[in-house]
Amino acid sequence: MTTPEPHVRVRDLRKTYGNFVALDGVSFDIERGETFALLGPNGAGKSTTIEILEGYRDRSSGEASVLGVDPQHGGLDWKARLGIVLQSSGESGNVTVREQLAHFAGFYPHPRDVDEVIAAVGLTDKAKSRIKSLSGGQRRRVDVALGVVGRPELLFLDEPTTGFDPEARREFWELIRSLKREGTTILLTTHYLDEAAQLGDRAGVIAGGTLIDIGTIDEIGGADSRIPLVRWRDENGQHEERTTEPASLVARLFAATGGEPAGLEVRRPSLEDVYLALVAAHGTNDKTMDQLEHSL
Ligand SMILES: Nc1ncnc2c1ncn2[C@@H]1O[C@H](COP(=O)(O)OP(=O)(O)OP(=O)(O)O)[C@@H](O)[C@H]1O
Repeated sequence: MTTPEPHVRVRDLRKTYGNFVALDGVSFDIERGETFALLGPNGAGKSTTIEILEGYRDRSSGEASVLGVDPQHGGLDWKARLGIVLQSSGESGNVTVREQLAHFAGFYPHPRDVDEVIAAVGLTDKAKSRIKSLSGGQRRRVDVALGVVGRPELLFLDEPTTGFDPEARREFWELIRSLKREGTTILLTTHYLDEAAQLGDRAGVIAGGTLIDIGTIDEIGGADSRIPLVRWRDENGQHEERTTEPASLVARLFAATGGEPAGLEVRRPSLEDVYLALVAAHGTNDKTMDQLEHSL
């Protein structure tokens, strides 16, 4: 049996703007049906990568294949298989939410039901409202609806939940889970690490134009970075210990103090903790400053 070709394949991708190196040899695959989270600080190169894959930007060198096609040469048939939610949208029109979605749905061969999509993004009450009258978060939901209405095989989500209230973000996660269940491949960029942990099967961390780590959400940062931390206080002050067996340590502390130690806390590092340590260790800002000085 042959393994199906990945939906996204990137090899040694480079992008320069004048002297500035925005992407410096990035390689990764995204398998069919997988949700891949591309993480990284501001200016790391996430949008540049995603826009090259969407066919909106040309690469300087390297290889890229999206649904088996070089994005620099993707035609309308190829575009119709993609769903795109850009980082910032121009959706501020004079038409209603429903009109706009129905119009977009008409571009695709097998669109989703417009009213179901409106309900899935929580805009049923606003279906007949003009887009320009919506709040920022509601407009962002329209962007997401427009990205999924064409029933894409591959969905690009560039910071999709910026401006969403916490409840809307959770509703959005449910929508993405249902798309995942249907087999949609998803490339997500987000600064919300809990969002990446909730939705991502794998993640790549990009900093200063280089992929500094890649793996399943649990693998990012390596096993050592996930070792739990136990904190407590006693008459000698505050203590903390990292241990792979927090339950044994807590049991020992209970035995020694004859009850629960003061300020007892057992914390497993979150993806956000691990990510912040990774990016700090990489010293992204230094590299960016070096590049800036070089280009001045
Ligand atoms: N058209 C351009 N001309 C010059 N430099 C650019 C251009 N577009 C992007 N850059 C630079 O390339 C780098 C990567 O930008 P990119 O938008 O890909 O970052 P990002 O990871 O998406 O950041 P953010 O999280 O802020 O959206 C940045 O330093 C940015 O200033």
